[in-house]
This record gives sequence, C-alpha cells and structure tokens, in this order.
Amino acid sequence: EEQEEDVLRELRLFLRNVTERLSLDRRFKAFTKPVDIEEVPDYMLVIRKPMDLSTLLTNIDEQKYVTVGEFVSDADLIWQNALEYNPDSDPMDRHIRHRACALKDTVRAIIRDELDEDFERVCEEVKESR
Ligand SMILES: CC(=O)c1nc(NC(=O)[C@H]2CNCCN2)sc1-c1cc(O)cc(O)c1
Repeated sequence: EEQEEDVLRELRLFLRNVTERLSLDRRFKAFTKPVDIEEVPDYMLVIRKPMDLSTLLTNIDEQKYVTVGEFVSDADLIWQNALEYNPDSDPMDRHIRHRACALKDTVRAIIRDELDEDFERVCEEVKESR
C-alpha cells in the first residue's frame, strides 16, 4: 500500500545517489558501462553475468531492487567479474584488480556509513510481504 511505495521510493533515491557517486569516481571509469564486446570479444565466454554502473541505474529505475541487499548483490558482480577476468600478473590485470577492490570497499563503506539498519529491515519486511 502507500507506506510500502514510500519505502521503495526512498530506497530508489538512496540507491541512485550511491550509484551516481560511484559513476563520478574516476577510479571506476572502466565499470561505468557494459564491457564492449567489439573491444573485448572473449569477455562473454568468461563472464556469465556482466554488470556495470549504468545497468545498476537502469535496474533501480525499473524497480528491480526491493532491498539494499539485492542491489549490493548486483553491485558485487561488477568487481567480482573484474577479478575473474583479470587474474594475471599483467600490469593491466593488476591495475583493474586494484580498482575492483577499491569498488568493493567503497560500496561496503557507503552502505555501512549511510544505510540505517532499521530502514533495511523495513525493506526486508516489504519483500517478505510480496
Ligand atoms: C572492465 C574490465 O574488466 C576490463 N578488464 C580488462 N582487462 C584487460 O584489458 C587485460 C586482460 N588480461 C590481458 C591484458 N588485458 S580491460 C577492461 C575494460 C576497461 C575499460 O575501460 C572498459 C571496458 O569495457 C573494459
């Protein structure tokens, strides 16, 4: 009902704000758009569930996320995929892995610092009620 829509609207505002801040961070430039298959043809052979910051924003607008936990699971795909696709000692691999680790830590720090646990609990209750 109305109160549920109020909670989900506030969730979308929070998630958009987090995603937009990540997209503005120069360290995460490589994660802002889907990997271009023309540039990186073997990517889809290695990575089963591609994810990027622009797709997170689209998912938010399409009301895919009812809890912060669901959003974090998709956000985690971004850095997990980067670690998987870049396992080697190649300087480029190390460079991307460093940024992937920074993305992982930044998402967790923002959620820890800015997400009210009572708010996430209400979102979980909305999810259970559906
Ligand atoms: C996001 C990601 O995982 C990614 N990984 C790369 N790895 C490499 O290029 C390594 C792979 N091992 C051999 C030496 N090259 S390039 C790249 C990427 C960077 C962008 O700025 C945009 C984009 O769409 C993809």
